[in-house]
Formats: sequence, C-alpha cells, structure tokens
Amino acid sequence: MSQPLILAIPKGRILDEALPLLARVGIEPEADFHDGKSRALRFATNQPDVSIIRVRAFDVATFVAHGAAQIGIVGSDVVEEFDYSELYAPVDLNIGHCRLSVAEPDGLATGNDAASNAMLSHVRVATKYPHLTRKHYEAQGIQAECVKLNGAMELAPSLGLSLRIVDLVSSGATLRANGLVETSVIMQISARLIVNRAAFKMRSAELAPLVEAFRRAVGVRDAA
Ligand SMILES: Nc1ncnc2c1ncn2[C@@H]1O[C@H](COP(=O)(O)OP(=O)(O)OP(=O)(O)O)[C@@H](O)[C@H]1O
Ligand SMILES: O=P(O)(O)OC[C@H]1O[C@H](OP(=O)(O)OP(=O)(O)O)[C@H](O)[C@@H]1O
Repeated sequence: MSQPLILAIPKGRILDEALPLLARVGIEPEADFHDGKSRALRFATNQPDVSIIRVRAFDVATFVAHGAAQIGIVGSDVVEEFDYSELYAPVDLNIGHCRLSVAEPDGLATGNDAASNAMLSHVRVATKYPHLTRKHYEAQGIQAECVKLNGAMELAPSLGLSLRIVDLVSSGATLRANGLVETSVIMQISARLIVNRAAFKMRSAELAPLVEAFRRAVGVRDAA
C-alpha cells in the first residue's frame, strides 16, 4: 500500500469552518485532534489512506508546494501572496470569507485611496502581505516599502511604524477598535482547496476523487 495522502489544514480561524466541510467529504480526524492539550501535529483519520497535519496558515501553502503534503486548505490570500507555480487551487471552498484592504488612521484618510495616491511616488506600509501590497501599489505607479509583520498590523500607525497598513478585514471591528478606516479593498478572499501539481499527476487515482468529493461537499450544507 502507498503512503497515506497528507492533507494540510491551518490551525487558525479557518479550522472551525473546515471541519464540518471535511466531515461532508467523509474525513473525520482521530479523537486526539480535538484534544486541546495534545501536542501532536499529525493525525490519522477514519480513512486509512488520509492523514492530517495541522500547521500555520502560511505554512499550509509551503508544505503543499514542496510536496511534503499533497493537498491542503488555505485562504486565497495565502495562495496569491506566495504565487507558487507548484500549486493548483481547483475548488473555492466558500468558507473563510474576508477581504485584504488598505487602512489608515481615521481623520487622516481621505476616504479615496486612488485620489490621495495620485500625489504619491512612495508609501511605507506595515503588512503580512508584502508581495500583494507591492503589486497593488505598483499598478498605481507607486513604490511600496513594506514593513513585514506577522500580526497586530493595526498597531503600526499609532506607534509610528507606518501610516498605512494592508491587512485582512471581515467585520471591521479590529480596524474600528484601533482608530483606522478602510480606504481600498485589494481583493476578496475565501478558502481554497490546494493540490500539489506533481502529486496530482502521480497520484491522480486517489487525488482526483478527493477533489471531486470536496467540490460536491461545497454545494451541500449541513442541516440546520
Ligand atoms: N477576520 C477574518 N475573517 C475571516 N477569515 C479570516 C479572517 N482573518 C483571517 N482569515 C482567513 O483565515 C486565514 C488564517 O488566518 P488567521 O488569522 O487564523 O491566521 P494567523 O493566526 O494570522 O496565522 P498564524 O497561524 O500564522 O498565526 C487567513 O489566511 C484568511 O484566509
Ligand atoms: O475585521 P475583523 O472581523 O475585526 O477581522 C480582522 C482581524 O482578523 C484577523 O486577525 P486575527 O483575529 O485572526 O488575529 P491575528 O492578528 O493573529 O492574525 C486580521 O488580521 C484582523 O486583525
């Protein structure tokens, strides 16, 4: 028998929405997965040919791109930020909805990013997404100097690290709580199923039906 397929899933906020989806696909992690005290990172499932690894959101893309995991679940923000040629993202999972936006301190923001940017040739931006940020500003002829942070971007303007931030927004509560307003939406985001392209060719007998099962599961909702 070949090695089990490794499915990489993020430990952050997508996880709660991903588990019911996995159940609809017919994959249930072993009990240890739900034990908050467990330090295990790799888990068996009810399917002997599928194991799960639980890693940081950005690392899901890295494990799958390098073929260490064959398939994974990750936000389209991460897919686009890395832009790995080895990744194939065949299914929009319709979970983890949010957007990637530019925000500035309330009062300083003009409310129109394009108009205020017309005067600029250079901006400094705190973000976890330097690639997408540079691309966004390059399209306006502006050079973005990115200060890379891994969280709490919203602190940067008040502490003088940068005037602008580029971060994920959902309800807008985090921006409001930190005196910031959204001035431009860079992209709408949802979680994607990602597959390693080489693995998809080499193990298509296992991966193609699994991808189809995810596609079907996205169309099926849990009973209320
Ligand atoms: N506010 C949000 N609403 C909905 N989805 C979100 C939100 N914030 C993040 N996401 C989605 O969930 C993914 C993981 O985000 P999360 O905030 O859990 O990661 P993190 O805690 O920053 O990651 P790490 O594990 O590296 O610390 C993001 O890549 C995005 O696709
Ligand atoms: O618009 P809202 O609904 O307030 O959501 C936005 C927040 O959610 C994400 O952070 P998260 O809470 O996942 O924590 P993090 O800073 O560890 O990424 C994101 O980085 C924002 O800070």
